[in-house]
Amino acid sequence: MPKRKLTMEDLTDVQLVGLKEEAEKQASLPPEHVPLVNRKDLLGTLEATRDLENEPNRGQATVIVQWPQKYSTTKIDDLSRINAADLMIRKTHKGNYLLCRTICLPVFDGGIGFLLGVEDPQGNPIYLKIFNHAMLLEAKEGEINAIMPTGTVLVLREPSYYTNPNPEVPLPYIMVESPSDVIFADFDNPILRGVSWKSKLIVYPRATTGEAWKAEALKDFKASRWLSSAICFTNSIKYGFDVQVSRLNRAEVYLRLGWNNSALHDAQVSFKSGTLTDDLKRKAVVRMVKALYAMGRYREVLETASSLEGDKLVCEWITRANQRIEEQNTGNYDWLQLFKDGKNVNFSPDIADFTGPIEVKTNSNGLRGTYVTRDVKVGELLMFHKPAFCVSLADAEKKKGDSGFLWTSLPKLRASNARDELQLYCKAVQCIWDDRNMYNTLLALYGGDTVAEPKTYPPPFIATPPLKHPTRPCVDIDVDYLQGVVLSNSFESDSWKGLYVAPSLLNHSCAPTARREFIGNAFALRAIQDMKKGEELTLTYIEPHVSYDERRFRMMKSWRFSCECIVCQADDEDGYDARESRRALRIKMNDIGAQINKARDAPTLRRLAAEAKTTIDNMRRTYHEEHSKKAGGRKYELAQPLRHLANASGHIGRADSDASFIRQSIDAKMQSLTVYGMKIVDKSLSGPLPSGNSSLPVDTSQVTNFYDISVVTLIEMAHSFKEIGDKKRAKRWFDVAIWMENVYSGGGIPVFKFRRATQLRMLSLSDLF
Ligand SMILES: C[S@@+](CC[C@H](N)C(=O)[O-])C[C@H]1O[C@@H](n2cnc3c(N)ncnc32)[C@H](O)[C@@H]1O
Repeated sequence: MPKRKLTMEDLTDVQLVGLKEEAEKQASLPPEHVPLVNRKDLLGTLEATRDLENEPNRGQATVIVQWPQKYSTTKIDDLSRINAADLMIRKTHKGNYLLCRTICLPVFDGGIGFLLGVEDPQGNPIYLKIFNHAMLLEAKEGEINAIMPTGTVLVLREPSYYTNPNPEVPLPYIMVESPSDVIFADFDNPILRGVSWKSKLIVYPRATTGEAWKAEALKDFKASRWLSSAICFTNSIKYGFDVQVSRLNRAEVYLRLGWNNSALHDAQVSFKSGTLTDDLKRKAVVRMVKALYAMGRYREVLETASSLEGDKLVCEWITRANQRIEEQNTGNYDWLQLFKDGKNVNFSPDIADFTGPIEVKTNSNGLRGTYVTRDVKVGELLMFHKPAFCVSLADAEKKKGDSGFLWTSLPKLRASNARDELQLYCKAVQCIWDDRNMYNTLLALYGGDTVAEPKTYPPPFIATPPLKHPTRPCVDIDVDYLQGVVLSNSFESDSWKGLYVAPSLLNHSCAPTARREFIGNAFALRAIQDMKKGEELTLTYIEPHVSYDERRFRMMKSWRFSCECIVCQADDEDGYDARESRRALRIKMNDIGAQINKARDAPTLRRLAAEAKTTIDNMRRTYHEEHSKKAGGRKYELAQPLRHLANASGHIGRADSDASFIRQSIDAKMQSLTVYGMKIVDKSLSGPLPSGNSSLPVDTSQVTNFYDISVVTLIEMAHSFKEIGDKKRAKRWFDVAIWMENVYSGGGIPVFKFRRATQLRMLSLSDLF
């Protein structure tokens, strides 16, 4: 950790610096024409890469995201056609499109792209790389060949042409970075009028009747190849075969793809066509209901379902929609059941999103964040949200490609670690494909320091028309921004990584006012202190018990800002040298702690306890006098050492049956809670309890940000008091544990019993309820 102010060099992955220089050198050169690509060379290069596809241990694939990633916003009707001979390297061909068709099957590049040989109508070959096309990257094994067989006609909007600086792969190539820049041109696309193809390419024979397309669609559906199935149903509709049934089937495929808006539209159109049998009509209603439910439009679920009130399946949807409406209005959930189900790592709760009294505002320093709109009590639920999109980390691991894959973002000069981040980006694209509102919402989130400022949040609602074609997203996708949003805003739990819209507007503080908790993949946020109207809701982006310098480094590297919270300010004022000695003492304490865990005999434990005490005293001296006052008592780095000391004292007390050591152990634990920021009003360890005072011995207007360890410590304290026969204090501190668990989870004693079952059983504390 450098002592001086952090610079970009400190934060940069060394390997990227050279790449950046090379990219900048290329960008400074003027565009130029280069010889056309030779067809044999191109196909040879692709075949060689294809051969690598199945090779295990192909080595680490480092994918360089260019600077900046481009996307076109010009309508195809306003672009004019160019051919291979018009292409210039180092140029984005503004105002132009390139019409081409594939001359081979796509090759997966092991990372974020597909490599292709294409030709223009003159028969001139071009090397094409399609990057970031989430829908292709998400396609099932083999599906990609069905979507892009040889002869697939593509229109590339405002293509960019590059040369590869690597002399071993000298072929120039077009690189498409945004999926909205590739248009799959169907047989009926007006752009193909009057176009003839010079070369005699043997193209993959495709179905030529609606019936055959429908058969293909059903085959794909059975194999869970959703995108391919949707394309085939679209063709069956275009050929006029069994149109309403194909549409109804496509609605089901769209539901699987999460394209609920288009699913709803298809089901509605087919329902209203008047050509469906009663059975198919029922299917249409169920699909409409499913789409509305998935979009959170619960009242419309009730309206739509009312047409089939007697139907058992529809009744279930009515019950579910009513439950969701109740949750949305009240914030009441069955917490015990949720926590029980949450034990399953793949749990994705069926809940309605709840948003408490909060608003998004920009403060006087220009920092946008989330604020409470009325006074709020500690423990109040402020958000309970499903992810807008997420990936299960186990699934991300399983995805195809190299194990050592790195998704390297040159503009941001940081390497993402990154199969899960790439997967999440793919989900983002899938999610916005059919939903302009979600796209606008993502554009209103922070996208990092290398892209434009975010748009105003929340964006005004606009209705999205249904998809014109499954391969064509409803918006022009700004990939650079979208990737920035995914990198800057995603939250990760033990088993999920996801993007949550409202939680993305929460800023960081090492002394936060709120705490998040994942229940399955749902994000719950509760106040951890009483708050006045207008106060900011903050949470910790990283575990803040690490040293100030480490926190500062991590925040800078990942989020590019310096935290100025009360803890950071106080730590900063301690000075670098004091913090360095603290760090050294903490390392020493870790060693002492490890010895305490191993020690069996009382003399050794006494020696270690004395050493721990001295070391902790020395650590205390590294904090300046005003530190406690400034940081509300928070000295996070002392907490673990104090627990080590508590352990040593507890072992001695038990070995020697000496209650005074047990009390010392309780005292150290109280101190460990205090340095986490908890305010203890009755620190007494013996004697009569303060008279007439039945309230809890802590300030109940706040809890620490360290949920698990705090509740565990309180239960241990209750147990220790019980050990020395002080049943009253045992009960009192046990009640603090129950109160605190309830603040964090909202589930009262049942959730406390469920979540603490193991500890309660081991310590036999059931008599304290
Ligand atoms: C998830 S966003 C939080 C919301 C963001 N402020 C916005 O306007 O959308 C994360 C980014 O917010 C900014 N941020 C968060 N906490 C901050 C803090 N304590 N001080 C300064 N900037 C902060 C940083 O730019 C960080 O990369």
